[in-house]
Amino acid sequence: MKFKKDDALGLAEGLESLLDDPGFDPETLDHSTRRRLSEAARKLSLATEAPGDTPFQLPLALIGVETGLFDVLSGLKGAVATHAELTEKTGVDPDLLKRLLRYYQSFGIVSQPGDDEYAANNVTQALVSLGGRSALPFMCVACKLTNNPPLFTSVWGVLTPADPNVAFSHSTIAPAINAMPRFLRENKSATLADPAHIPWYQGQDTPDPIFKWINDRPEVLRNFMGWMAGQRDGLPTFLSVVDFEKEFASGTAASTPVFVDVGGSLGHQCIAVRRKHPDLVGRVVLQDLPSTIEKVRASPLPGFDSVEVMPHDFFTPQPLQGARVYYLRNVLHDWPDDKCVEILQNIKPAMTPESRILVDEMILPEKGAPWRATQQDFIMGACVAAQERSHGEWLALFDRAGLRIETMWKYTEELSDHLISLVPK
Ligand SMILES: C[S@@+](CC[C@H](N)C(=O)[O-])C[C@H]1O[C@@H](n2cnc3c(N)ncnc32)[C@H](O)[C@@H]1O
Repeated sequence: MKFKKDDALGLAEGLESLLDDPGFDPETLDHSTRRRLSEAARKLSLATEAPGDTPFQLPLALIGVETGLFDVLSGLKGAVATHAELTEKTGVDPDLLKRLLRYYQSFGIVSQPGDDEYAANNVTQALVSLGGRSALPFMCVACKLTNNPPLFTSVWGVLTPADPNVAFSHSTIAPAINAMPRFLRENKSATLADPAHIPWYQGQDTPDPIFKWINDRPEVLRNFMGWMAGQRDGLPTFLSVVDFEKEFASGTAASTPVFVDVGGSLGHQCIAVRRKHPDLVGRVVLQDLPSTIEKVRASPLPGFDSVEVMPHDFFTPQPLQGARVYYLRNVLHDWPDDKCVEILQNIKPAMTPESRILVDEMILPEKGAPWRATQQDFIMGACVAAQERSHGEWLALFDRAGLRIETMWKYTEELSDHLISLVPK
């Protein structure tokens, strides 16, 4: 049976109903049918990956980034290159390169249309994007700080470690996750909810909490900010379901703070708002810790010209009065409930009747939570004693902060992302 592009939805429904069928038992399939089904599903999964789905666990993928191989392939814009051409362009030893190319094609990281033909695919593109090249060192692998080829050229210019003795950018997340089984084995009553008592400290062998640790290491901060900006590439944002201008910005003046991105990192959401609503009247302001703001000032993302920056610690009172929107994306999931209440209560006194707090976070469904959300939940538990929250947990938290939900919009299935509009009770 031949399937065409237009049958894709039917194919997906067919696969889902097969998997839901209690009579379907892969154990009863003959070996070759079972392998063929498994391989087809793996290839389909790779072919349909969005950038953030890419299996970042692969240390070898970092070699493709650091040697410039993936940049070279991606620069071919769909054309193919031979092994000899890639050897010349990357300067990698030909025998090693051959083995690497063989490995990358086997994992679907590059395409190999012919015996001696290699090309970039969607996974290669994801790995050379800002999110991909930041995520590898941030999430998983200790990264060599090399300027040849330059990393982060799109945003940061050529990377120069502040300390010339620093040879590697520390991997941030993986050591904490790796420490989790041992931590739970040795701490039978631990719940990943006590900020003083989480695998982070054991995994990194540090007394410092994660944000201090990141901010003390300029090269890690770069990766963190790059990952924050790129982690949802290819996925919708809240702007796909909400007409921001109509909902929140009617009758604004040029002096009105219309969108304040609290803990907004590189300000990618500020830029997205400006791009989506070029006629938006009012101030769009990025707030974050001073070290982050310093980096943004030194090396702003394209499109940042109509965004203001303001260093602000969200554990202190909000200095911008009467903004239409105080926006917090993936900020509250970094903190335990007590701290979230503090963050929200620091905003409340600055609000006027027209102000809203917009919380942009996952809401975990009770049944069938998506894998990206549950993975993120354990990263939060291991590194910051925080968590992804269910609807009931969000309601209880907002109630403690003296806020109530006015409206809620769901905008992704993959992460169960929601935009939640809050007003004082
Ligand atoms: C998980 S990131 C989210 C970034 C961004 N909102 C996004 O969705 O991509 C959390 C952000 O909170 C910032 N942050 C941490 N502690 C802060 C504080 N006390 N005051 C202000 N920002 C803080 C971090 O620097 C980081 O940019």
